[in-house]
Amino acid sequence: MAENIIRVVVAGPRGKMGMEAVKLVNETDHFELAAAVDSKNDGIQIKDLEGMPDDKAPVFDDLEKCLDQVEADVLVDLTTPEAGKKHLGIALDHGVRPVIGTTGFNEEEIEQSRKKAEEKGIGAIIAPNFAVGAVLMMKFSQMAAKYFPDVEILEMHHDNKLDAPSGTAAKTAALINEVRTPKQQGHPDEKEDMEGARGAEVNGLHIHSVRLPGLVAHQEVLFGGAGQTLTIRHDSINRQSFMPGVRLAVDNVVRLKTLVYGLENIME
Ligand SMILES: NC(=O)C1=CN([C@@H]2O[C@H](COP(=O)(O)OP(=O)(O)OC[C@H]3O[C@@H](n4cnc5c(N)ncnc54)[C@H](OP(=O)(O)O)[C@@H]3O)[C@@H](O)[C@H]2O)C=CC1
Ligand SMILES: O=C(O)C1=N[C@H](C(=O)O)C[C@H](O)C1
Repeated sequence: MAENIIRVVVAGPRGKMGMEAVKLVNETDHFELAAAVDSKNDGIQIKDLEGMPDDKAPVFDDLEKCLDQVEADVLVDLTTPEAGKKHLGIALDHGVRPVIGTTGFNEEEIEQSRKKAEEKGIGAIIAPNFAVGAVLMMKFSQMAAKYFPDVEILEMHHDNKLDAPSGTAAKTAALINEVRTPKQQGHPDEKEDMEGARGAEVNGLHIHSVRLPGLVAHQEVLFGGAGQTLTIRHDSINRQSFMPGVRLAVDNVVRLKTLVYGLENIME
């Protein structure tokens, strides 16, 4: 790695998150945009894409091709669940540290990639949510679940989202289930008169997904106890909310030697 400068490849630069990430890299003194990977453009420069900063970094239509030609330290992936999974493997194979914001990974995929990162001796971060407030919401929910084992998760997103439930909801459920006394939520004899009415289920914990125009990224974790309820809620009202977390992840992934799942593991 060039001393102090972190060379970053951004995959998905025309997307809502990718655009912000390109700006972040461009505006951060010790980051350098090594290249971008965009499925629809090849052989141009980043400045040729609409709304992009005046930066000469090359654009490739394929990550493998990009990493064969460009020296890079970190890949920031903000694409689709399908492309993100592929890109995670390609980056690790090339010894480039992945920071994956793309959601939709299951436990087995995360474990396999952790093994690969450790074999390569490099860091990798999968962050279901880069917003610091969302990470706190997840941690607070984990704290509350020790005292309130009755809990359901309601996640609400814009209607262009491809995966459900959200990565944040899946991660919240995993954190809660680390401490919660196992419990099947709801009445033991309950039945759905309409399929899906009770949402998805992870170890008895239910997750409900809402998709509507006008929303960005929102989650409520609802706890119930005798005579009281507790609601822990986080709202991202724009994509800038995620950028301090992206910066933190890029700065940290270069010192790691394993895969870290969740920003809470690198926040002080
Ligand atoms: N971890 C976090 O904090 C956050 C994560 N996300 C996640 O990030 C991802 C992107 O979100 P968002 O920006 O809203 O989505 P968008 O749909 O706005 O952007 C996705 C971009 O990825 C591009 N893309 C798709 N396939 C490839 C590929 N193979 N190579 C390069 N680019 C590709 C798309 O271009 P085209 O379709 O033209 O190919 C598109 O420009 C999602 O998985 C979302 O869940 C979102 C917000 C926060
Ligand atoms: O697709 C999105 O927009 C988001 N995806 C992530 C998720 O699935 O949790 C993070 C955030 O909620 C926005």
